[in-house]
Amino acid sequence: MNSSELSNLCYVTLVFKSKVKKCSFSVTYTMKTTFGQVVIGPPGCGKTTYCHGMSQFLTQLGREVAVINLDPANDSLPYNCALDISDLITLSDVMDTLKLGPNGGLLYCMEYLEKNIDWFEKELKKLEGKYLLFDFPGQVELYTHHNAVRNVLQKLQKWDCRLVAVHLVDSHYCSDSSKFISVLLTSLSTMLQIELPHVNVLSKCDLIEKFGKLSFNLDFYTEVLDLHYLLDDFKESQDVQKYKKLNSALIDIIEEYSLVSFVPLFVEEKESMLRMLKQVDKANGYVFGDTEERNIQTLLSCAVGAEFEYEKIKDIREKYMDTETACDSSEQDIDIDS
Ligand SMILES: Nc1nc2c(ncn2[C@@H]2O[C@H](COP(=O)(O)OP(=O)(O)OP(=O)(O)O)[C@@H](O)[C@H]2O)c(=O)[nH]1
Repeated sequence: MNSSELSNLCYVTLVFKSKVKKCSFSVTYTMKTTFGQVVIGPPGCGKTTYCHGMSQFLTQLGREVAVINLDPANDSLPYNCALDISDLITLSDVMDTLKLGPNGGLLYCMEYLEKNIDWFEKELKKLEGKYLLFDFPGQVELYTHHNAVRNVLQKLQKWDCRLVAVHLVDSHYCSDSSKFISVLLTSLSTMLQIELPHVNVLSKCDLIEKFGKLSFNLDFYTEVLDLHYLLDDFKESQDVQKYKKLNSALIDIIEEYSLVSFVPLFVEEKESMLRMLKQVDKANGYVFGDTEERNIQTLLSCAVGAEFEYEKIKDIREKYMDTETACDSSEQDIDIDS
């Protein structure tokens, strides 16, 4: 860094500090404030693996972590479980006793948890002061329109839990435009239903091109750019072509809300997990707390979103995608009206 860059940085830092003072920007949390992540997403998207990886990562960073399993169908857990819904109810018991299928059984279990919220509160009190990771079940309807999960999360917030929803979806859906539109819709409905700060994640990015090459650059999918380009990708499939107008209307809804974007993630890669953690810490407010020594750079990047967009996708793009023939989405020669 040369001297002029250094003086610029000092200036920015000073301005930031004075603004912080003027605006009383720092947030004071009470002793009991707990931070955490609510890990949700469709079946098999990698929630349990993420909780395991994130708990190890946070532990290495010196945070005291407790992983809470709220999936009553999870029978073999890779992480040390601090609190397990199976102590309250199990899916197999519900299915046997009430003669329900797995979907209905899971909905029943979540409603049962909601009804027994006192048990949950009592158990959570034992984990006071720890950073919480909640491993939820994978039934999509629990997050798009069923109310039990939302009500449980609202209770958690009343107990001063600062939460962020980490919504995982398999990244390989990007290679099929119609499926990507479904992913966008699911993510949007979940954001609207769950009403928590949200980080949407494209999981298993090491497998992103497993089922075919992406038609656009990765940033097209992570930043959710002009979605009408996706319609042109339908050309080859007549079935999907039939529903082009419907898809066009759905795309309009997603664009009008302008809420969905994604962070690409590969749990086994430290840089990827660190970038993920930065997003999560901003979203649940951990970065503004005084639980951990932080530097002014973290606060600055949080305030101005200083990380370059390319930084977020660089590693995944270079390591796991065929970049030889990839082209810039803005340079695609696509006639949207055709
Ligand atoms: N290649 C790769 N595989 C992954 C990754 N994350 C998870 N997996 C695999 O994906 C499969 C499903 O992962 P889980 O963590 O069980 O997914 P889940 O969302 O908890 O699944 P349900 O509890 O059934 O909803 C497992 O075989 C994992 O090993 C990843 O980043 N890369």
